[in-house]
Amino acid sequence: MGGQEEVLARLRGAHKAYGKVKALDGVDLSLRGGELLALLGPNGAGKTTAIGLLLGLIRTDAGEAELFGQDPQRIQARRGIGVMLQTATLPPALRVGELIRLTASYYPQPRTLQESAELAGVADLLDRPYGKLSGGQQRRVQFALALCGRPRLLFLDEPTVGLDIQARQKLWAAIRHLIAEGNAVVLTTHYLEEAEALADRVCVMARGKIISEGSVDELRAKVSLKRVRCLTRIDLATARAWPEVVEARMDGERLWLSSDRVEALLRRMLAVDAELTGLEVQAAGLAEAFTELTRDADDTASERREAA
Ligand SMILES: Nc1ncnc2c1ncn2[C@@H]1O[C@H](COP(=O)(O)OP(=O)(O)OP(=O)(O)O)[C@@H](O)[C@H]1O
Repeated sequence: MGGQEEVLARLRGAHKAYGKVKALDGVDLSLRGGELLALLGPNGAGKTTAIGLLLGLIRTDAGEAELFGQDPQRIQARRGIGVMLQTATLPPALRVGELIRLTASYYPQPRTLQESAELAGVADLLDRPYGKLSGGQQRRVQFALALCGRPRLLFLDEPTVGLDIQARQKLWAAIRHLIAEGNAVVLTTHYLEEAEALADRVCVMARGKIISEGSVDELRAKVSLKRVRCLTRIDLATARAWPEVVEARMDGERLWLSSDRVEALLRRMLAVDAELTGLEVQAAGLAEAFTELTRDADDTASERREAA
């Protein structure tokens, strides 16, 4: 990302409270053409609230939300977006083709029915009533509805929940195609491998704030954890008790450890079992980075509460 692309959507110092709950507590976020931003965070972190503000579904208490430089509640701004939310209520009796045609008719320059159907992998479902489809098929139809208007910006809230592996891969490929066309995508997901596979930029949210932002590699680099795997006679309980070990489990026959002091751990392992084989040491994945970052945010929040 050169950072030269136009900002399509932005939150500036956005605050939103529900009673005493600070759903968003001063969030700055901007999204440019051609990028995929993954919004990650534990349940209740504020992801849906942030998306709701950008979609104009709710209003900020303080700060600003902008869509294409306009108020997100303006209809012109909304014509540039496509949305796939976690729950969708669509008329069950309408056929898939009718649903796509109807949705496309709200947009100034929609894709053809065939193009939308092929991108979303629903070309063989066009004559079927929506209500008779399986959960995964309905999810793909919702994706077709999100992209059929040729939106410059797509909001996909947990898009691959309930999809089988093949359908998920197909949807990932379609998302990559949309990005390559110069569109932007905001994706929320609890599948970290999805963010790892697709995202240019990841924002990790916790307790209404963005606690970390950067590329997948930058986030991984922020945490000191490394993964170690090997075949060894060291047993799980012994490894788990070592101070260098953050997490220990068995991965089939192999011992799997994560550690924040990997050199010390390796010295200890070799001292106990000089015969160990198949040793692998890797940087932490996004999953471990995410766990560590959100745990740090929780620790800081409870330290602040204790100090108050
Ligand atoms: N309409 C509402 N009324 C009251 N509280 C709300 C409302 N919407 C959100 N909240 C609260 O605001 C906080 C942030 O919620 P939000 O739905 O944005 O989180 P999230 O990160 O999307 O979570 P999840 O991963 O579970 O979807 C939560 O504590 C939630 O209970």
